[in-house]
Amino acid sequence: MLTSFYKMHGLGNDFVIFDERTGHLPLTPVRIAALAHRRRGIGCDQLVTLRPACAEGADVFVRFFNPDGSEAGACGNASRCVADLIWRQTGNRTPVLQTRAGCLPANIAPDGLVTVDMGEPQTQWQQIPLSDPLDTLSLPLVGSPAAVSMGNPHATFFVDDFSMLSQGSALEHDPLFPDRANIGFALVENPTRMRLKVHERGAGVTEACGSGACAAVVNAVRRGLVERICEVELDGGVLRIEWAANNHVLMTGSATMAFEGTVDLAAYAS
Ligand SMILES: N[C@H](CCC[C@H](N)C(=O)O)C(=O)O
Repeated sequence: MLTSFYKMHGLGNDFVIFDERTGHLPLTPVRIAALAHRRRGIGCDQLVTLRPACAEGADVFVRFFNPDGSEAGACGNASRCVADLIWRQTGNRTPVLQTRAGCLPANIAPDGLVTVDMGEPQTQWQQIPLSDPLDTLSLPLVGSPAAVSMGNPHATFFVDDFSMLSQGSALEHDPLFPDRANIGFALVENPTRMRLKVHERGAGVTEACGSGACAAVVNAVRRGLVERICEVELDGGVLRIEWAANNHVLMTGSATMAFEGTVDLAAYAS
């Protein structure tokens, strides 16, 4: 039996999206990893599932899974893609996405750009989480990164070049991060623009990372390096991030429908 899926991307950060709103699918961590495999599977940075929302006012419950089968509490680029998909299906330009990190209101503008309210950043060590009660503005690692959670853990290194990118995997698994972490390398160009590359937890280096961009701007503002509205240039394109006065972080960027397909899930390891 064939199962339909959507293939979408946000600035080249790509996703396979399964709609489980009419019935749950047998998506085990092993099968998720097999489906996400670039050669033996469909291939994606994250696999996303949609289920009926249970939160008041939400339109859909969204979960995000990395290619290693681990689950992420947040995924900014995929959230924009799901918001865009809901709009395509229903005409609703203001869908609300329920996620494990909370409900995220979205808005699809007439020009097609999607804004998602990614909620409030969490800056306490227990919320990241870290293994010890440390100052999250400057961690005791080479490069003194800042840490924040956007519903998923992020450490941001402020750099003059991207030579540290190769250390992403070791940093992801540093004992300081009991749940591992997404590792961002930010090069601040001026108070309203930065370049960013991210080694994603459970996925490796991606073309873009929405929650990573939110984390980088929050950490840069905390350090006094950028203003609260900042453009973030990733390999796959530019996101506009605003850490608003109400403490919510707004992320605006494109969402792209690449193709729809079908797959025989039984053909993949369970
Ligand atoms: N690509 C996603 C981030 C995935 C985060 C995931 N790697 C994790 O384990 O937290 C984004 O656009 O925010």
